[in-house]
Amino acid sequence: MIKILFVEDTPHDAELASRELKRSGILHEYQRVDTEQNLRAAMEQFGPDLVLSDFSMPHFDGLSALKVVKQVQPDIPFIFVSGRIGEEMAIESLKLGASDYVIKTNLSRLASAVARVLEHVEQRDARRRVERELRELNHMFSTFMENMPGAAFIRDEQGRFVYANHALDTALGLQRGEAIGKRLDELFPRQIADRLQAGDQRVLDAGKALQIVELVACVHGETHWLSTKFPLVEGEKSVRIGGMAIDITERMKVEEELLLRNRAIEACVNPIVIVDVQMPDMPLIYVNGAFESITGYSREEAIGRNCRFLQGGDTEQPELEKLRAAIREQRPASVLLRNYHKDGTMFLNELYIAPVSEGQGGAVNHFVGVLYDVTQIKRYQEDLEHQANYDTLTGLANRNLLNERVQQALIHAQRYEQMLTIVFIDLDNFKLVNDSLGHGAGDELIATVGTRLQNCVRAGDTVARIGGDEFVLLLINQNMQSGVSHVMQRVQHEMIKPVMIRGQDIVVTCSMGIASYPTDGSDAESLLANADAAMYRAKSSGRNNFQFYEKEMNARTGQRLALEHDLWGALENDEFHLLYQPQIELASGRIIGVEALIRWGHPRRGLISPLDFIPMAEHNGLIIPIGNWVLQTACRQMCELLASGLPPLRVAVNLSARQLGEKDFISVIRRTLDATGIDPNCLELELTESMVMHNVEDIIGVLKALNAMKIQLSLDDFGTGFSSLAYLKRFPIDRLKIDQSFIFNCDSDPDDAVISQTIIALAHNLKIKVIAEGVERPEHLAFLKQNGCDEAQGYFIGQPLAFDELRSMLLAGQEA
Ligand SMILES: Nc1nc2c(ncn2[C@@H]2O[C@H](COP(=O)(O)O[C@H]3[C@@H](O)[C@H](n4cnc5c(=O)[nH]c(N)nc54)O[C@@H]3COP(=O)(O)O)[C@@H](O)[C@H]2O)c(=O)[nH]1
Repeated sequence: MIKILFVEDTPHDAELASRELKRSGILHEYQRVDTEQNLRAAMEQFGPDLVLSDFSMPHFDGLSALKVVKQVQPDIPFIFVSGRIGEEMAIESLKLGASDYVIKTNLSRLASAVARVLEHVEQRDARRRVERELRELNHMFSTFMENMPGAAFIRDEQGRFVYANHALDTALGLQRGEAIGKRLDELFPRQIADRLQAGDQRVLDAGKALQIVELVACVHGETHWLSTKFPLVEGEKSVRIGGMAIDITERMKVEEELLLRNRAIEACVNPIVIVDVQMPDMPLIYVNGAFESITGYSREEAIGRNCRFLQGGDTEQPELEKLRAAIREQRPASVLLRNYHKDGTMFLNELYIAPVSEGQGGAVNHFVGVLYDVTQIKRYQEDLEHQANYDTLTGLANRNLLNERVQQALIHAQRYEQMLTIVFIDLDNFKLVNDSLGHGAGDELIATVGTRLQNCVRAGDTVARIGGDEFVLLLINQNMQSGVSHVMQRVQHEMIKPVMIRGQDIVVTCSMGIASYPTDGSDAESLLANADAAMYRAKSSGRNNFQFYEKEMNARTGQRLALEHDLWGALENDEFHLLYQPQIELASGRIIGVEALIRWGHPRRGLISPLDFIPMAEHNGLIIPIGNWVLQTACRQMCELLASGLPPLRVAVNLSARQLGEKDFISVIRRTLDATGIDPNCLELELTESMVMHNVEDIIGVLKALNAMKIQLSLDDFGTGFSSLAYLKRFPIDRLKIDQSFIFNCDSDPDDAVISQTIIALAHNLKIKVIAEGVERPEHLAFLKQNGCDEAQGYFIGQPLAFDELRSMLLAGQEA
């Protein structure tokens, strides 16, 4: 229903017009006014859709009404319904905005005029509505484009900007709107412009939207942009490209960093795992490559499972509770776990875990774990600990552990008033085995002794090896001396059993010294020192026995140490001299040589036997300068004999194993020969069996060199060591010296007689001469002569003489 306002002074005419319209189906309501004032009021309050106005009225007129209506509401259609008004007036009214003119006498035209006018109004309103909507849409589009964070643009085929939003201008450092109309090559360096243009072309060719990552030169330098470009269709051909682009430089940097971190984690040599602690049963969500290679489990096998599968069935591990607590309390921790490879083998895993939270102070949702396979390191540590406390050869406690055990045992013994005993054990003649059969054989013997000692003590006692052939027993709570003696006898009994080494039965004995707490010392150091002193006493009183510590033994130890101290100055102080013991040819009784024997004339202690200082000198290395002195003195004095007019005399000089082992030994001998001028044939070097049977090939080389120099060689103490006859054959030996222990009873003990006879026969078979030492009685001499021995020496033949005595004796013999 429309609203019609009649500007009409005659109500009847208004009613007639209304009826006519109703008749034509135009539903309406109407009001009528006939003054300007009422017209304005009705325009305001009634709000008509159409005004039908008479032209001339008593108090108003149609043209004025038209002006008022157009002024108040210009869009309202206005139709004159009047008598004839003349052509001029009609044109004027149409100019002023009237829509139509209907003559009252022809009211039948009114309905069509109203319908046409209303239709025009409707079309106009529709157009205006569309325009308004377009305006609104345009406004929304530009608000959207101007406020979006990325750059938006439209370019034509030549790369000219048709549209560029605020963000694009800002990014390129342009004034607002400056890009419009400019080509890419006017805004970017050529290379970049070409690349952007090529991207545009790809979109045009594809005829669809594409996402392209492009490098763009912005005011902040070159940046990476992710552009979404699409063809804008105009008619059938795409001639424009729309695009939106966002700066992804930061994102790419972050992505690159993430990629780098990811690669670093993957490249890490340690297994790294990530666990989701918010999911049920906390499954693994990531494992790196090292995890796969070290555990043997692939990612597929590991991911989704709780880490506990690495423990296999070994789930009762003390450190596991520590691990659980750390996860519960969301804190870092490190634990040592026994884990298992896929093949079931165990590895020790030093696991470090740390919580990963969502941002700072956020909830912990993951744990990262780094695994270290420390199996080798732990084994190495255990080995080191073992080496620090145990002897590698025997597996027995070493000095370190022994000290610790003695300290502990002392604390216990003090608290419970118990006794404890230290037994110091030194093998007798071990050096002989070592030197004659080699270190390998010596090691075998030591290992056997270790096992035997272990079998002699009770559980709780300690057997330690503290040096080459030195052992210590720590006996706990042996309350009676008789009990200790019993253990000592057991040791002796075990020791004496032969040991089969390298095909030879070797019998080893030992000397033992015993010191007990509290009687012989109250601390570890004094107990060990006193047991050592007691062992020395056992050794010097015949070996293969044991001695309980007595107070005066310390004095002897002190003396021994003082003697060693003095030995260092003896050579410099010219305290040594040589004695010469004559050696005779048994067939003729002629003196054919002498043996040089060293003596130490100690300024306070008097004459000291080589038995008391040679072992000491061998131990501390002084034997080298002392041995050289003996060589030079003996050779020089033999030349002095020659100078006295005596015939050349052979001198036998004793060598020690250390001298023979010296690298420059041969040159020392050569220098001595050169310096003294002695005939090499007059120099005999005495070696012992034990010296030559060790390192045989090297020794043969040295002996051959000496032999080539025409020096004579004799094998001393023959029969006491472990000679191999096969080697003996290869040694360039001139003489075998039967040890005096066999000569001593050769006339009364059939065994010694047979040994001596055998040695003589053996030597002769090998075309070697034999000399017997220790000839003390005429029976000895008779026996040797009878059995074809070549030469002899001994107190019965001649005591060792000072050089002057020897010279006098020889000169006297020459005169006789
Ligand atoms: N490396 C060196 N060793 C040396 C040197 N001088 C001696 N020695 C060795 O010391 C050991 C003891 O020697 P010594 O006390 O001199 O005894 C020798 C003789 O005095 C002794 N002997 C001689 N005749 C008899 C005898 O009839 N009965 C008896 N009971 N003893 C006697 O024997 C020793 C000689 O032994 P040997 O050398 O085996 O021929 C001794 O081992 C010496 O070798 C030295 O300068 N360097």
